[in-house]
Amino acid sequence: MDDARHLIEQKESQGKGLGILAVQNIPCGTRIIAEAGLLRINRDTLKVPDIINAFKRLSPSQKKLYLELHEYACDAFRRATEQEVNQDWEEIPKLHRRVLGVWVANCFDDVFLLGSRINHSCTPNVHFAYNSALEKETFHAIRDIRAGEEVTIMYINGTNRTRGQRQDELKKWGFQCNCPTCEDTPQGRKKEEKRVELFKLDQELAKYTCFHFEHGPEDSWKKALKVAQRIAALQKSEGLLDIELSNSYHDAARYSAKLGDVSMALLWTEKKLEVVRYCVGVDYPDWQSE
Ligand SMILES: C[S@@+](CC[C@H](N)C(=O)[O-])C[C@H]1O[C@@H](n2cnc3c(N)ncnc32)[C@H](O)[C@@H]1O
Repeated sequence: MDDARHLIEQKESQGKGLGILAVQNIPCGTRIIAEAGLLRINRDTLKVPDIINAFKRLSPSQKKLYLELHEYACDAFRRATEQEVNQDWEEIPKLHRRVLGVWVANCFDDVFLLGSRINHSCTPNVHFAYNSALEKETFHAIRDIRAGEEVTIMYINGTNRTRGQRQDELKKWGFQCNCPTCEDTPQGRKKEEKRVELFKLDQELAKYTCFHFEHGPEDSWKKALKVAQRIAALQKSEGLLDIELSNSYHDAARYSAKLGDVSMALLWTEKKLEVVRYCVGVDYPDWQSE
């Protein structure tokens, strides 16, 4: 077994259906799951019949397990499907609707019998990525996880987003997130203030990546470096230890290099590589180029 799934169990998670919980302490960087996807469809050219046909290719036992997964087809997905197949959702055969509903609720690059049982948090403790050398999706602990704690991933892209933006995207999965950052409590609101700041800083940094800035005065690079450092510090203090933290370190390294500060550029790069290492593992094929 090339993962550490003995450290987790599948269990009811209050208000979320099934979830994955740690049965023992899990150190940061542990590859908890390495799992091949069930359907193996090319997502770039994906069409509705591809999903149905991929399901048909499964063995009888795989089909049974697939159909036991959580099902949720949001309105937007139903409407898009109707348009594509030129048929009302209710007219689509019941089994096909179920196959599609399971696919859209569980697809993170692909559908996984174990990985797809992981629930969402806006401050996740696990990062998932496709490792093309292993031909498997890997799920790594991005901080130490205590025994009994729920294992979580982030369903949406981007930690540096406001509650409204996050909840909007999560509608696809049909639930309202109540994680510590989303909960309407004094602590939750405080955490949310930091997300709003991160969102604004992200927008500010985007200004610095345009052509004029790239060839602009040194003063702008100093400002950009300050913003990148602030983003990284906020992400770290808020427990946002995902691959996006490595991007912030990457930015800081880039601006330090532009300013001719080689030792700081190296330091930020080392920090970046540490994050990449615990998020995807050293056998990640693109690791060297990260
Ligand atoms: C990929 S499945 C996760 C596993 C699922 N809980 C199950 O029972 O199989 C996604 C579904 O889990 C539930 N879910 C995931 N994260 C949640 C959260 N933070 N709060 C409430 N429900 C959540 C939602 O119903 C969502 O559509």
